[in-house]
Amino acid sequence: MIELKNITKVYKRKNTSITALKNVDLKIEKGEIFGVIGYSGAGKSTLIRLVNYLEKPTEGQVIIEGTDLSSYTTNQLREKKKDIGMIFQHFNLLESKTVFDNVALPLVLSKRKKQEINERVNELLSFVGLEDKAKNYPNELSGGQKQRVGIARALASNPSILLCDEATSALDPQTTDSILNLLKKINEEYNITMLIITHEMDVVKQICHKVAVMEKGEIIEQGPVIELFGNPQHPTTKSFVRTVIKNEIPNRVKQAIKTGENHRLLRLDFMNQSTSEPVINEMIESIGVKINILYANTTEIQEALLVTMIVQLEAEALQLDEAVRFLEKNHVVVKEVRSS
Ligand SMILES: Nc1ncnc2c1ncn2[C@@H]1O[C@H](COP(=O)(O)OP(=O)(O)OP(=O)(O)O)[C@@H](O)[C@H]1O
Repeated sequence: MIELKNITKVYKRKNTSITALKNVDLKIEKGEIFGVIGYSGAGKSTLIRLVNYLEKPTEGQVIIEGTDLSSYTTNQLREKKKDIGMIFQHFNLLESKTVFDNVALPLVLSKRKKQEINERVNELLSFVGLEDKAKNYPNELSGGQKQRVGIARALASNPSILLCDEATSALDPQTTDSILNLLKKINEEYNITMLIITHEMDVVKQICHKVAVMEKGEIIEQGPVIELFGNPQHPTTKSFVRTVIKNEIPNRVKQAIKTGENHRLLRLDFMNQSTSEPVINEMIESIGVKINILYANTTEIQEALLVTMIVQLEAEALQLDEAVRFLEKNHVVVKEVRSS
């Protein structure tokens, strides 16, 4: 488990100081894939460097598996760091070494026996699908293959935590998918806790269980991914969600929108159980409203479905209120939409 408690990080330079993180609280459970998303400069890299103890917090505690990192001696910390693997946007491979030697590096540095190193590296290369590339050099590999080497190297010392800093940002969408699937497989097979830093909401959608949104050094919103996608609160979170779920009313249906007290324009988000129930049908039958669906979209968020609709309801004003109450009672998130 990774816990950040009331973290503030201030960088001091001559006469200026920059607050990179402010009052950050975060808890990542064992085996969880936790995404941190934010625009450039939000503080994501600083946060990941604190977990790796490359930076010390100005205030607050970084607690890993129950121990505050500041309580370790330098030697203890060096040992503990082996329990944390890291992968990078630009892979950080040694160009002069073969794929095999790159993956072997952490084991060589830990002075493991040659036979043990051979077995472990071959096992890892086969796990990441690169058994035939052991003797190649990084410049003979594609971006996706380089990241697979980076992942194998990060797993060499059997870490319980994997930190991923923009691990797919330099890759095309198809290669990104294959790397994300590999990370998912690692999480499922080894129960490794993962902290994923990204500026792409699609990465969060595809593999994260929980997500925190950062802005100007603060966490502005956090929670389970499906809930954040279905009911974002902060404008920045909303704009990230819009990159994955388009929820604007298409121009060509705008002329169909009617106004007045007998009409309401609503955005409905159905998550989890509300996607499998005939909620709309029951609302029509029991309350007698008319519904015009102007926009609908289904997003698959790992094992869950999020259905987003923009609808126009037509009925007497009191019935419209009753319809909204009915939807909310059935776990549908209802928001009023403006037509212009
Ligand atoms: N070593 C440093 N010295 C001084 N200021 C720094 C240092 N590292 C980061 N900062 C500042 O802290 C703030 C947060 O930076 P950080 O790199 O953590 O953001 P980020 O969200 O990772 O951005 P990006 O996606 O562009 O990498 C920025 O204003 C940055 O300029």
